[in-house]
Amino acid sequence: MIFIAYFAIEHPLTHALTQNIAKALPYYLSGALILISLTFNRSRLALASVNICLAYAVIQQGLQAALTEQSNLYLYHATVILFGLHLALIGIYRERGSLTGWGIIRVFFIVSSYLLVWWIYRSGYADAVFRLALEYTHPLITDKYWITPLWLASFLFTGLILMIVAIWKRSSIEFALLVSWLTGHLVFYDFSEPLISTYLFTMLMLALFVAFVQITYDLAFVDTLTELPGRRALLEKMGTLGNRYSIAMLDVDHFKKFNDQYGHDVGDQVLKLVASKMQKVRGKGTSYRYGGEEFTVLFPGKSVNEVEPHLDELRANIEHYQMVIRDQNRSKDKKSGQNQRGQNASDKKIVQITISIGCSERTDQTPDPLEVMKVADEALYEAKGQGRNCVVCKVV
Ligand SMILES: Nc1nc2c(ncn2[C@@H]2O[C@H](COP(=O)(O)OP(=O)(O)OP(=O)(O)O)[C@@H](O)[C@H]2O)c(=O)[nH]1
Repeated sequence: MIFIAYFAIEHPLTHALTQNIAKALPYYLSGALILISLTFNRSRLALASVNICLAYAVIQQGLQAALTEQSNLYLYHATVILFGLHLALIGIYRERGSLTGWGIIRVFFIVSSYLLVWWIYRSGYADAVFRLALEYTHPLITDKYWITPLWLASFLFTGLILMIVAIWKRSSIEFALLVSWLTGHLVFYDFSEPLISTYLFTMLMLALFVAFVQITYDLAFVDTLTELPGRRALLEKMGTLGNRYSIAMLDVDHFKKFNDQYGHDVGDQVLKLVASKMQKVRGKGTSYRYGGEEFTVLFPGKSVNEVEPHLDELRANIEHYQMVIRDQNRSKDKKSGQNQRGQNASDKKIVQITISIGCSERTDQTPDPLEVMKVADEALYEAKGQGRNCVVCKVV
């Protein structure tokens, strides 16, 4: 295999062919990603792919020449700016599904900006345009004279936007955009290396593919409200448990009453709070949202005696947490809301939530995880019967 690979890559007969295939790879990957992104309504990934593909095309068609000429330096700087700027804008955009008017306008915007830059380059106006920015294009690094204040400003500005967006939104697409931005600038930084754009743009497209897979996984397995893995992930994990494990079922007490009194939005906040506490449960437990206001914790390799203290600690943490909620009657208008706050400090209300927990472990009588879960559910029912806000363990 190694011999065949070596022959294919290095032999003079096939060398040119493999190089041509390698050079075309980012185009193929980009086309494939645009297609699957549109199929799965991931418009931002499709936009990123269009941007990257166009930047790569400009590099391949126009920037395989010495950067000593002003027209080439114009094309180089314009591409760096467009590449970073479009990625930053895609980071800021909200996901709105593909093939909508919004998506078509954005694609048009990206394509036309590259076409304009290319037209200026080909029509002979490039030198004149470049001279307008002469003040900002003196070299910052001696042997890399294409690295200029304009380059640096574009790099820092777009990078800052993408970093803020990545920290704020914390999802795989923002992370992939950041990786793309960094990889792309590596190409623009080390421009003298042969084939660097081909290798790094291929890597960059693969990073977007990884993001696509992650997004698809999250859609199928992660609950959007609480960000805990959902029931599908739970059932999958239950299939991999060994011969020793415990399962706990949790339910928020009087949640219907809570919803009726404070509204569905506050109810959602409660579920998020419970989920965030559950994520910190000790004893190596993994938490899942089972559905509605019910949650599950799996403890692989643990007996109920081992996990009970951790579950009770979780129950107590939630009981003692004082959740502050805004008075629903307070004006939504910010200014008048602030005035009201000044007059009446009690526009916030502190509420406390409790949960009940039922827990069971695998035994010879209950060898199947679904049976263990059923017993844990019975234990939860008993906990409700005992007045709620407690942990009941049951082993059969
Ligand atoms: N806000 C919000 N409410 C939900 C969600 N899913 C389920 N619920 C509500 O959860 C409530 C569940 O109520 P019940 O099953 O009657 O139980 P309960 O009021 O918690 O009472 P006990 O379990 O007996 O303590 C219902 O009012 C559902 O509408 C959700 O995602 N968000």
